Amino acid sequence: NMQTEDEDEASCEEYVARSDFTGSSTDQLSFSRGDRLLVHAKPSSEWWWAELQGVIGYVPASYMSQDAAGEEEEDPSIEDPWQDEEYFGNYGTLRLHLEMLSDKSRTEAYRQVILSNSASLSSKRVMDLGCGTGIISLFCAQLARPSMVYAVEASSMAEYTRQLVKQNGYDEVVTVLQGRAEEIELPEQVDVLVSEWMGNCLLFEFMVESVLLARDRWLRDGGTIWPSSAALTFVPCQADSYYAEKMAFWERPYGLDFTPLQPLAQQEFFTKPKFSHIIEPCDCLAAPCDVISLDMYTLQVGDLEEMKGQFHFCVEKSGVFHGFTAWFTVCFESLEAGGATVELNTGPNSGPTHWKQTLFMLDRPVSVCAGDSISGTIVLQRNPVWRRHMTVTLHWTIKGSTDNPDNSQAGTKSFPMWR
Ligand SMILES: NC(=[NH2+])NCCC[C@H]1O[C@@H](n2cnc3c(N)ncnc32)[C@H](O)[C@@H]1O
Repeated sequence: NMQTEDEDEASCEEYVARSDFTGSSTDQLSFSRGDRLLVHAKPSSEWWWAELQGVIGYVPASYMSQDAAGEEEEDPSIEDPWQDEEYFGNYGTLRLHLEMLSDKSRTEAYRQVILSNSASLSSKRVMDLGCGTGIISLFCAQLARPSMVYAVEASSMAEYTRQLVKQNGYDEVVTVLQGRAEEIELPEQVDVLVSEWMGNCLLFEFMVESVLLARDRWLRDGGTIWPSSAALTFVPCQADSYYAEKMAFWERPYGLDFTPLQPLAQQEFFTKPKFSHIIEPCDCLAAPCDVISLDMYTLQVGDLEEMKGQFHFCVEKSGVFHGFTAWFTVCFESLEAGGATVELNTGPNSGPTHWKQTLFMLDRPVSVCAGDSISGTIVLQRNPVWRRHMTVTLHWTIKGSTDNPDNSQAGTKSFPMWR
């Protein structure tokens, strides 16, 4: 039921954009921080239907704030842009620590790092940033003879970590400090800075920023940082079951045609990346490619605002290109020159981890043939307002192999993680 112009105006609400936004498809509006938008409808909690200077389109609801009198608690300048209350609140409970400790690939990789460097760790000073239950610090005390391990933990778990250190008889070696690594004071610099900071898609949560700040402040010149390097890996993939479950489902449920719901399904299920996706090696359509590589000795906090990478894939087998899957690998260089590097690879050809992989679904799948190429760029744009979040923008071009050159098409899509 179309409302008349003035009624429509009446039911609209004016919002102010909290930061810049670049629409990633024709039906999304682009706007700048401070723009006043007229919101006509709120079809979902994530995307609203709004107007700016006569143009109408979808806008991300998380970027909309009411003017001064509006919902203050939503306003990041009031609410903490790091959402630390929620973040450290979560880490104050056992759920996440149990998940991480139960992840054998992850935890045994760190144990292997300590074990293979145990001789070199003698008399060294170590900082364990974001120690959680203290597992890495306890490995240091159990498997090596460091002079001191400073186990830093901001959440309320720290008081239990202190008990675990005492319970295992390591309170002479491990000192637990409760507080944010950016704010605590160590009595001295350290020789080794170790942390398990990797989030989904490597960077989500942006705990890496805390590691870089601690590196610059507490790691002595010539000290070692673990992990020493990190790489984000991408691969074009099939995702038949996910596509069937979320999109094909609407073709003929119970003998009925529900396809008018497919645009909604695309918006609701394929707009954000799918965390905790498990990709089978056979779903990979090409050889994976490292799109972003980080050197933890030279990486700067400013570099985290926008990271770019390129990819060029040669399709190895014909199939349906549903999207891209991402995972990461981190490396731990040896304390002794020429010593063996330990690697933690969270990809489909390595042991399963609690990170699993991350799936980025295209709006529409594309059939591809062996010999086709998929080239393009990836941009990780850190959210200017919500500092633990980012947006992943992909641009790709598919070129048919020589025997079907006409199959050439380009696409682009931005995936918020999460705001
Ligand atoms: N790999 C991850 N994605 N998360 C696993 C490590 C996260 C642990 O580090 C703690 N933590 C995170 N950031 C900080 C910080 N800046 N200072 C102290 N502890 C922290 C957090 O409370 C949790 O116990």
